[in-house]
Amino acid sequence: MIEVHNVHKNFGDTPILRGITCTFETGKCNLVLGGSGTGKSVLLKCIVGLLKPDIGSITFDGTIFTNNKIEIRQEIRKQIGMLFQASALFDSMNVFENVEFPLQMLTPDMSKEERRDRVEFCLKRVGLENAGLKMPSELSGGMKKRVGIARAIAPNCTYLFCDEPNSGLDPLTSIKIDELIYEITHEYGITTVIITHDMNSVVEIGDHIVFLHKGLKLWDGTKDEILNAQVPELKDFIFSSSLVRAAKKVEQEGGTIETSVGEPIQGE
Ligand SMILES: Nc1ncnc2c1ncn2[C@@H]1O[C@H](COP(=O)(O)OP(=O)(O)OP(=O)(O)O)[C@@H](O)[C@H]1O
Repeated sequence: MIEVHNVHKNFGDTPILRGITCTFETGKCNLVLGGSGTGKSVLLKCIVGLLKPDIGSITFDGTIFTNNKIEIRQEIRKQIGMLFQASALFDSMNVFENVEFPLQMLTPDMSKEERRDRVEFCLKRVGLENAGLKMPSELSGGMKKRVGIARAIAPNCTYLFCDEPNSGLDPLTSIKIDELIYEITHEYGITTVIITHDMNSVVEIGDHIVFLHKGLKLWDGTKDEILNAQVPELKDFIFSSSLVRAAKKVEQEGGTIETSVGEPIQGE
């Protein structure tokens, strides 16, 4: 479990995070939800140590991260996998090498054969077992995200942070990437934190949701609770989603929406 306690962050005189306290549960998809500029990315950067909170603390499974000794912070960092918004693959490396890279950095004692087995396992897990020799320029957006996920989990991460994993993807591919993150989180008991403003993700994979508004946490709960939340700012956010409005209209008219998500992975 990751515990965020009373985190404040200013840039100059501008308060961005104004006392955030929340928890991210083990083995769950924890979503940080909110509109643009509400401080979601700044919170994520504070948690992973890219920014230092002005006040407050972050604890990973009982070990304090903020202001702790460098060795302890490094030990925690080694357990963190990151999936970046634009996937951030190394263009000069093929898919296999991209996934192998963190293993070379973080587990130098691993033999070449062990590394190869681990990379092959991770590529298979994300449905890209035949793509190891492809270059990033040859991949679709969805495939790049899959490589990003394989790279993040390759060193057996305990914590997985995903910054808007659906950005730039069509709705069907977004659902498949969400499903993959959800399955991996539950399969390996990872504490996953996903930054999003996508209501689709909320209803698909939101085990635990933290809603931010103007640097404050206004609500947290599950995907089953969110539609009945009585927080005006959250209601405005939810019902600004055209998908939610359309679903509500169909429901009011007595209809149902049927969906079928296919599984073409390699060509997505
Ligand atoms: N390094 C920085 N220096 C100054 N201001 C910053 C910095 N990083 C972020 N900000 C400001 O902090 C505020 C929150 O930014 P943040 O990126 O966390 O928003 P967000 O909720 O992730 O939004 P989005 O969904 O649009 O990415 C914004 O006003 C942004 O301009």
